[in-house]
Amino acid sequence: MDFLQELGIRKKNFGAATGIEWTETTDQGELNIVSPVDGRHIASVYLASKQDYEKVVARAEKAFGQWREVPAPKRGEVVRQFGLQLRKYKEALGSLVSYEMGKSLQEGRGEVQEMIDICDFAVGQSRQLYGSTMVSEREQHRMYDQYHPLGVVGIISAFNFPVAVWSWNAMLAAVCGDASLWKPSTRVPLCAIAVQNILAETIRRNSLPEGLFSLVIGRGSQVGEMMLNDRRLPLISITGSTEVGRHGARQVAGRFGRTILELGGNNAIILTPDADLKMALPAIVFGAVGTAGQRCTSTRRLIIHEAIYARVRKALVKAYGGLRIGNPLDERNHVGPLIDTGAVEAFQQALRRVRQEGGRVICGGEVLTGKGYASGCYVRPAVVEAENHYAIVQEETFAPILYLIRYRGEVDEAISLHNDVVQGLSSAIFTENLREAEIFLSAVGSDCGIANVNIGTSGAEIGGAFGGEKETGGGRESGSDAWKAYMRRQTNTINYGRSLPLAQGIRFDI
Ligand SMILES: NC(=O)c1ccc[n+]([C@@H]2O[C@H](COP(=O)([O-])OP(=O)(O)OC[C@H]3O[C@@H](n4cnc5c(N)ncnc54)[C@H](O)[C@@H]3O)[C@@H](O)[C@H]2O)c1
Repeated sequence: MDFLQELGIRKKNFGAATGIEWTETTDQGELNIVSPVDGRHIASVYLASKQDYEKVVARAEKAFGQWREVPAPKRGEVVRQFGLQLRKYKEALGSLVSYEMGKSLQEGRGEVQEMIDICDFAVGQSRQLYGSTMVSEREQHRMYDQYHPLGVVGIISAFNFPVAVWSWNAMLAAVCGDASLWKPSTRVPLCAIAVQNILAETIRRNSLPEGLFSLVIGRGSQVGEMMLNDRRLPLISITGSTEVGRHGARQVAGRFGRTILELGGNNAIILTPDADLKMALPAIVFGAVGTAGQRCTSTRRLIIHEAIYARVRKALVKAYGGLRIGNPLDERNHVGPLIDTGAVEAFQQALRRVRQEGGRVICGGEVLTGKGYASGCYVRPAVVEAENHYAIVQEETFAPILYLIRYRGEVDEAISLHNDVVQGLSSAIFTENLREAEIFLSAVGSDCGIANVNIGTSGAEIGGAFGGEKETGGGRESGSDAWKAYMRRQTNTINYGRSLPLAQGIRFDI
């Protein structure tokens, strides 16, 4: 495991950093990080204390005070250099993502590539923090809006994207003039420590203030709660389950803070009779089994027209039969492990529930044992015939279960099944029929934040705004104008005349 050394991961690691400096608390207990790949202990991490948290936030506030005055293109230059560092460590960090979280090495590398891409994007953005100029109704007045840095941004991230989600937030926050404070998932803290170590060289070379990029490793119920209730953090970006997001949104709203919520999905692909099945099949299988079904954009429901149902079902069973399940660092394997044995239990429980509701598991569903599966986290992805209204189908089970759902009439019927869930993240239709595609994308079509034609649900480019509607939370991150969430908007009106006309023509003579 040379990559551990290359990334500065020790046997025991401290859990809080303000940049280059780490706090050395050891009395709060430690997290023992075990790889889902082989069940081996990788390293441990000391949990941060309340005092550590206080120290980090105080440094972050101070750093923000300095950083907001640095011209945005110069802030972009720092992000550019960090992107170069990431390129150097892509292979090592991609391997750690794969080993600590369990996704395939390809996807681990892909995640680091996503970090590099958002750095490049943020560099460009640093010269484009535009406001608008409006015409004033009053003579000799000028009106415009501008965007100012916001403060210290709290980033709470999920286990399944241990590094990319932080960069989507932190790199945009940095060019916007904000400091950031990251609480990663306690299931994948080593990836966060590695990122902090990679950052160190850029921090050193540019003499950046301590506190600009901070890390606090602790439980959601402790460090997470402190962040939610901390008025010094004007924005909290939460990526995680709808349950955590619902709670977080309430807490932060209670102090009139802002949130970006990136929560659970229940994503579907519609296959109409006009679908090109050669294209659709790999998109469906990758979407359903990639990252072992643990992406927020994983394909969970397949809504198939009855005219092609039997053909699709048969092709899927065949494709699933050929899936290679095993060590994700071996590039020949398609599917790695689930994150832990709790996730395996949730997978089995979901299959029990769907059977009770009348569903039929047509392939997969087993927990794998024996050589190569010692961690107990490997399962065979399942395909299940089900109906959309089943309670279990309405939920997000974070595991590789694909529900096949049949529709009979026009595309409207498929869309109404598609939208009939509480989540609204990613969606797709496969069709060669222009009418069907346009209806799917129209105001009466998909109600999700992401809607694709002839592309699966899983995997997005950083250039677009990423996020979803309904119980997915409504947040947007990454590309397009998502940067605006990290800044405060101010409307300015300047009177360059010699009189004081009031708006709406109101007269007030003294
Ligand atoms: N929409 C998206 O962009 C997106 C992306 C990735 C993952 N997700 C979702 O994340 C979930 C899987 O990730 P997970 O199992 O790590 O999610 P989770 O909700 O268990 O944890 C997410 C984060 O919240 C923290 N947390 C837990 N309790 C908290 C509290 N009381 N206060 C503050 N923070 C708290 C956790 O420590 C972790 O860092 C899935 O539902 C998935 O769909 C969504």
